[in-house]
Amino acid sequence: MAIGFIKKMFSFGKKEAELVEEQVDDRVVAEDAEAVEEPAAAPAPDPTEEDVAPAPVVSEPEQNIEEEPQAGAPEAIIEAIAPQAEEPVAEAAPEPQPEPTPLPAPTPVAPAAPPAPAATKPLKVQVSKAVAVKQDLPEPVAEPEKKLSWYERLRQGLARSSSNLSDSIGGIFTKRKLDDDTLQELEDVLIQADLGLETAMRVTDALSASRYGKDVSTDEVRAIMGAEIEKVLTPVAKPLELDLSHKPHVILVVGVNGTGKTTTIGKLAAKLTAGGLKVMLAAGDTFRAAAIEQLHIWGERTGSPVVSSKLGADAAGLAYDAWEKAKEAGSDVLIIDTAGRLQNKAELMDELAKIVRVLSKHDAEAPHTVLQTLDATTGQNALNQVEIFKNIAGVNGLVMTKLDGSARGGILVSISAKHKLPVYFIGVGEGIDDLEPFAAKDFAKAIAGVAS
Ligand SMILES: Nc1nc2c(ncn2[C@@H]2O[C@H](COP(=O)(O)OP(=O)(O)OP(=O)(O)O)[C@@H](O)[C@H]2O)c(=O)[nH]1
Repeated sequence: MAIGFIKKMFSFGKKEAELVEEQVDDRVVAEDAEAVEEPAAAPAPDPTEEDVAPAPVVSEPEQNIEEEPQAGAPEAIIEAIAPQAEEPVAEAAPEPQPEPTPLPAPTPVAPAAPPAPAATKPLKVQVSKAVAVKQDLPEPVAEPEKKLSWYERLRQGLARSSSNLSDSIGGIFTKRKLDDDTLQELEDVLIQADLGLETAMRVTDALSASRYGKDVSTDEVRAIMGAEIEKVLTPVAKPLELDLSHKPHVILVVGVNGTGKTTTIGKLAAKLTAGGLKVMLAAGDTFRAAAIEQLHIWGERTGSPVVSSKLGADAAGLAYDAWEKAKEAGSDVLIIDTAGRLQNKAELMDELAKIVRVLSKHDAEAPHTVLQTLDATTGQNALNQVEIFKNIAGVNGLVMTKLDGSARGGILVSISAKHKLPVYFIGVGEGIDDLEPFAAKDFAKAIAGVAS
């Protein structure tokens, strides 16, 4: 269906999200067990005719997820993309529209966007950047020490790798002109920094084109490196778009153990609920009790009901049932957590493929978004992780986490050059707000150690 889109901004309640976070921080996990539990109506038939999963339960958070965003809250993290006024959905799609997919009511703030007719509810939303807290909001009380901005954390996280890189580059060019030997040494250094052969050659080619036979300073090399890295990353720095004509839009989150899947789900759910979407979470990591508990805590913090089952239950069966629960509840988005698995464990990867297969029985295009989390402290192994998860689970977007730590990060450049998968977000901390849209220029500068 060829539909042009216009963008419409919605305000959201970050302040509200902070309040929720405070309430929940005081809560202990045990209280989670007291959450209202709605037993499954009947055990769902196992779609794959394999092990029958115990009936999952939906734990409703205590918080009302449809609360109005508070006035004076910072502006949108969600852009709704509605069909263009001059091309209404009704004309573009002659068949009767089943359920429209309204975004629950945050305040539209984009003056440029003409109001969409009632029949043209947003079909896509873009999950983008949270803007800074407005000036007139009171200063947060009792904040012990000033939290670094996400960009400062990113730079700090990548500081060690970028300064190692600078030292190596400095070592090559001290009192030497740019010639074939220095170019080869530079290429080796860039490859060791995980940037990959393709990008390393881009840098050396660009440098050689303008400086061959001349003296070169480390700053010049860093500037060219930053510019070339940015060129590789710009095509993959895309905002996450959710197609809400699928209700629920299913997001499956996959990756190696400990790469930040559950935490990223929590942060993403916070963005979506704050933007007015109805989100349901599914605890598809049925291996670890702690993972199920952790997801329940994120459910409470973000006002999202959580579908979970017994430890050891069949994860594909749970995903299948969770889709039904989300459908019944009218959720806009269902986010499914999965157990961490090493990409070389065939049996576990088969289980992931089964989750994908089973979801497609409900909706041929589900899961619509398959996000893979990558730990920024990982080196070359991450290339292989993406290769295999992409083949088996159909990964169509990446999130790089832990960029606030002692990150390497260079591998994301290699992955982008090779796989060209969109990179939607970066994780820069463990907090609910520490998920930032991926910005190619900022990342390139931080890796190259170019002053901002
Ligand atoms: N510093 C930092 N820590 C993070 C970030 N994202 C996740 N973590 C931490 O990394 C650890 C693992 O995160 P999880 O979300 O449990 O990872 P997971 O992939 O769900 O783990 P498994 O279920 O064991 O596979 C936790 O301690 C998180 O708080 C991040 O962006 N920055």
